[in-house]
Amino acid sequence: MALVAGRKTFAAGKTLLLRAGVWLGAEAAARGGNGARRFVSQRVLVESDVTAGIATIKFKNPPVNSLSLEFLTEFIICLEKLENDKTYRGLILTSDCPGIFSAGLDLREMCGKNLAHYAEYWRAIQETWLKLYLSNMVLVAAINGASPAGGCLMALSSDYRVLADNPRYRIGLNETLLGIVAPFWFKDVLVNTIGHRAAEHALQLGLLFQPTEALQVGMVDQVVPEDQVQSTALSVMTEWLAIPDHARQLTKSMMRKATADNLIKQREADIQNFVSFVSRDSIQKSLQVYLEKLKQKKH
Ligand SMILES: CCCCCCCCCC/C=C/CC(=O)SCCNC(=O)CCNC(=O)[C@H](O)C(C)(C)COP(=O)(O)OP(=O)(O)OC[C@H]1O[C@@H](n2cnc3c(N)ncnc32)[C@H](O)[C@@H]1OP(=O)(O)O
Repeated sequence: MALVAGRKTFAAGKTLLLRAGVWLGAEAAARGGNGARRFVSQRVLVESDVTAGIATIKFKNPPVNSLSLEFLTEFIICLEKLENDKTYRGLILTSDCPGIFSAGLDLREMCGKNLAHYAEYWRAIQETWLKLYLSNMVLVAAINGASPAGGCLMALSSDYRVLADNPRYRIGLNETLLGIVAPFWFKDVLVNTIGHRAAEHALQLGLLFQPTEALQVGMVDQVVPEDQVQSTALSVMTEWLAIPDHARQLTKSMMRKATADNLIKQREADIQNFVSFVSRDSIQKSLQVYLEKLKQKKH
């Protein structure tokens, strides 16, 4: 297995250093005789069925699949590889961590770091979202665990969402509960999904929905028994892949371009907003208190 260290070029001419060893030999990955391939990286597992043209990305950043900078770096690379490989027409997003889809942004990346770090982190968050939201592939989220905040955004950026029927698996944009504000593009994606009034209600109160509520409000498309999440995602994918790619892709782009462009045209300002917001003393204090509460929950 090869170890590769390199540089990942992001939009606006910026670069994110790909830390040595985070991407472990995808090309050297096992290739079965039945068309199944498996890419191996440390925090992102990619399984693929070449014959069907479907890849599955499993988040593997225990304990809670937080979106750390290292995770995002690997994730973006995996997405790019799949996007550029015309073998793949569909991508299922799911988790390898039992009971957690993703805990959202890694709060440790937003606490006690310097301004340059906050800027680098936010650029990676933006990049991840743009790549997901504008993907040419069909994206189905197989949500097999809790999915707050940034985890919810990843699901909302897919084309279809299947959620496991477990009351512990709550999903929503809960930023206000942390004393922070969901950025405008998180809000735009939520509005596009559940409508303005429901989004306003959910965002102000930082609502985390149980599966039946999430289905009712339109945040997810299907709720199924936990052991049927993957098979349901796969059959939804088959349905979507029956549509000619060019027609579906153009339609997706027509529906999503304005929302993505809204961020693209003000990326730098959005980064500056994030940096100045998150570095305020009051915000740092809120985030630290929240992290402390999470830690103490166990004791
Ligand atoms: C007007 C100006 C506007 C400018 C724009 C500003 C924009 C700023 C907004 C930025 C947007 C942020 C979006 C986000 O995603 S913020 C993150 C929100 N995430 C959460 O609230 C989730 C918190 N976590 C949980 O609720 C639970 O952990 C869980 C996911 C439900 C899992 O519960 P479980 O009981 O299984 O696990 P624990 O709670 O015991 O956690 C295990 C350990 O993991 C640590 N942890 C949990 N979540 C995070 C996280 N998001 N980041 C970092 N670390 C996390 C937790 O502390 C435990 O650690 P320990 O083992 O060391 O105790």
